[in-house]
Amino acid sequence: MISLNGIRKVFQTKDGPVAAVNGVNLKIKEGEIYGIIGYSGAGKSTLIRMLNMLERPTEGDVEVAGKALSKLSNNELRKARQEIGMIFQHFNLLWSRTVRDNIAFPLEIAGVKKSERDKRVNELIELVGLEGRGESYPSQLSGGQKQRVGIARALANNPKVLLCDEATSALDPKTTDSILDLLVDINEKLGLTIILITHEMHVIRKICHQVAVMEAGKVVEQGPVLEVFRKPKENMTKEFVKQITEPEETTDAIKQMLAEHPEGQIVQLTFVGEEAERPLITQLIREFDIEVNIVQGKITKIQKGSYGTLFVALNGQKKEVEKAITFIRNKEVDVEVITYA
Ligand SMILES: Nc1ncnc2c1ncn2[C@@H]1O[C@H](COP(=O)(O)OP(=O)(O)OP(=O)(O)O)[C@@H](O)[C@H]1O
Repeated sequence: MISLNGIRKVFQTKDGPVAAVNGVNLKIKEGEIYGIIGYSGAGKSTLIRMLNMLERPTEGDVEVAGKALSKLSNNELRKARQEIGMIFQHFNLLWSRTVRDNIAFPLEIAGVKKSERDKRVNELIELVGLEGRGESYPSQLSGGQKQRVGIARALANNPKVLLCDEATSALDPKTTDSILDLLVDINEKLGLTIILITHEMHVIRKICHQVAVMEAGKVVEQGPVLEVFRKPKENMTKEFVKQITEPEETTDAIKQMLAEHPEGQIVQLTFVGEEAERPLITQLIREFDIEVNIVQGKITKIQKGSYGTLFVALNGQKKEVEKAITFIRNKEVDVEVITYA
């Protein structure tokens, strides 16, 4: 559905050229929710803006729904853009227009007749859950409602692709979740392909099927969310995964335990599906002469499935602890021995 080949974007600034995106290749399948995560300045906004040519690449090809966007004339591009909706962090609504008129705006531009427009706006208002708010102005709406208007407007011309530029970053956690639920709902109902950029792992965890991690203009890691969460390879990815699996209190608790039991080991166990149900800890205590203390445990639900992480302290004689770790490894549970300098 979407492919990016060798994309670069270089901005000329007074301090010299800046390569905001520096050689990105991505393939996104139809119907996928694809998340791109990275810190500020990684190049996410520039990348997503190249998917509808709001920004033209300096090098490389962008193909969306079978069309090579970088090769289209301005006229052809206007048409192709109707297949690509976009929503923004600060909603970008027209403040002097009502909800209905904001949603109708792209239909007016596309030359849709008034009677058809009204019908379509009613459908969209229902789809995004804004019944009864059609005559309100944006200033009378909550942040979540404003983003619902943004989503309805983006979907007005039945696009195949929805681009979300930090769409929930200005919202509180509860509203964020309700907007993310709405995105999943329209992905499933309409088969829409969704590409979102974010700096929050929670957004990736909750709704994405695939994730790409960006750092300094490049994609440093990508894959299905479960795989990337279970076995992050790059340091940047590990940092993002920690946002979810390892809250700050855990790090503090681990440091304290290591100080109290210098002879022991702290290990992080990661289980998926059935593995999570095996009585591993009971077996450890029965079969080895060690003490097992649970530091923190958590089950993380992701869009397709869930996985568990458990931090345990193993205390006992070095040899016995090592034997226990080998035993866990043989159980096909991912084990990482934690050491903090
Ligand atoms: N129009 C521009 N002119 C010059 N430099 C730019 C321009 N747009 C972006 N950049 C630079 O390109 C790099 C990537 O910026 P970009 O906004 O794409 O990153 P980001 O990951 O989306 O971060 P943020 O979330 O802070 O926007 C930054 O160093 C930024 O300063």
